[in-house]
Amino acid sequence: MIANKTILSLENLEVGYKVNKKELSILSNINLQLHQGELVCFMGPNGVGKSTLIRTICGAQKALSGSVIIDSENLNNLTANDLAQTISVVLTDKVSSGNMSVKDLVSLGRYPYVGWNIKFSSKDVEQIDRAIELTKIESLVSKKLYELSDGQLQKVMIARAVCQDTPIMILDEPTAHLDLNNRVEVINMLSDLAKSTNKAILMATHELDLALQSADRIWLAGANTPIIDGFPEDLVLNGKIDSVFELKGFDLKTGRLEKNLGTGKVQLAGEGHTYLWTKNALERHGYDVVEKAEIQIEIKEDVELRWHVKNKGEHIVNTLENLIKIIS
Ligand SMILES: Nc1ncnc2c1ncn2[C@@H]1O[C@H](COP(=O)(O)OP(=O)(O)OP(=O)(O)O)[C@@H](O)[C@H]1O
Repeated sequence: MIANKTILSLENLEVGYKVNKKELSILSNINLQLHQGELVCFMGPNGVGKSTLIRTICGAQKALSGSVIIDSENLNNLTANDLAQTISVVLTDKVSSGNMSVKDLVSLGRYPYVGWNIKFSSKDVEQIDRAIELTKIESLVSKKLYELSDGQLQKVMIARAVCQDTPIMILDEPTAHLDLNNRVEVINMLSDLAKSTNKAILMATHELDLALQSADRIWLAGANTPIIDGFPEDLVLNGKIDSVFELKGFDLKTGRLEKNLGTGKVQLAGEGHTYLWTKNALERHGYDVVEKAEIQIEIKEDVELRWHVKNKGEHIVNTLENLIKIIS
């Protein structure tokens, strides 16, 4: 399903800074829309202006020109409380109140909704528990912030934003401190959240592989060109990703690292993940896996995993390390 209702519009927007009373334009000619129910990854090389645009969209810095329109209303006309009920933000800044508990920090997400007496309603309590559950941080709730690793703190900051329950969520490099499992988990969680709650989620990221697999759209910022917006796959096929990142050693046709296959050719018989990992080891050592070659390798998986090599006599080995030694 392709999401449609526009919730955020950037119109002729120019973002940047005022340095010594002079304007320093970082990104200009920005005309983009964010739609409900979609996860958009905002990508581009270091220093191109991703954080600058994100800070402008969430009102943390002023635009140099143009407009940010949120649900038909100009950002400049929204009160701080309206904005807090519309956009939740996870930035990369460090939290200063390390003595606060995880649960208290997540609960801060409800502050735009509570009155002067700061009394949580049953809906607030429900949202706090839901955010903790969705982000899988149950085991951390009673810890103090200073007791958390950078990765755990990152998930807690995302939980606070989820708890704020806004139609737009904006995150600046939310996977920066996470290990592989947590990176995949966080991106999948954001992608599911966009679908299940119809939120529009914009995240700046450098994770090209995960963005290509999970984003509904990519906003691609390159130096001196307007930001390009498209399906991840279209941006691969039309060469835009390649031209912005000038990828070296990453094969966009397969989504994998390019290998220098100059060592020789081998024929490989086998199937499933054993075949794929064998091919990976062979290619990493410069062997091109082809249909017919003098060196023939057969994967045997009956009693135990073995590789049967037919060339220069016959050999059976039980590790890929030994396989590479035999054929070299
Ligand atoms: N307060 C500031 N005043 C002046 N220039 C700034 C300021 N903050 C950032 N810049 C400049 O703005 C440009 C864009 O920075 P920004 O942090 O937005 O890039 P980015 O795409 O988020 O980079 P990265 O991928 O490394 O996080 C950089 O050239 C940076 O030096």
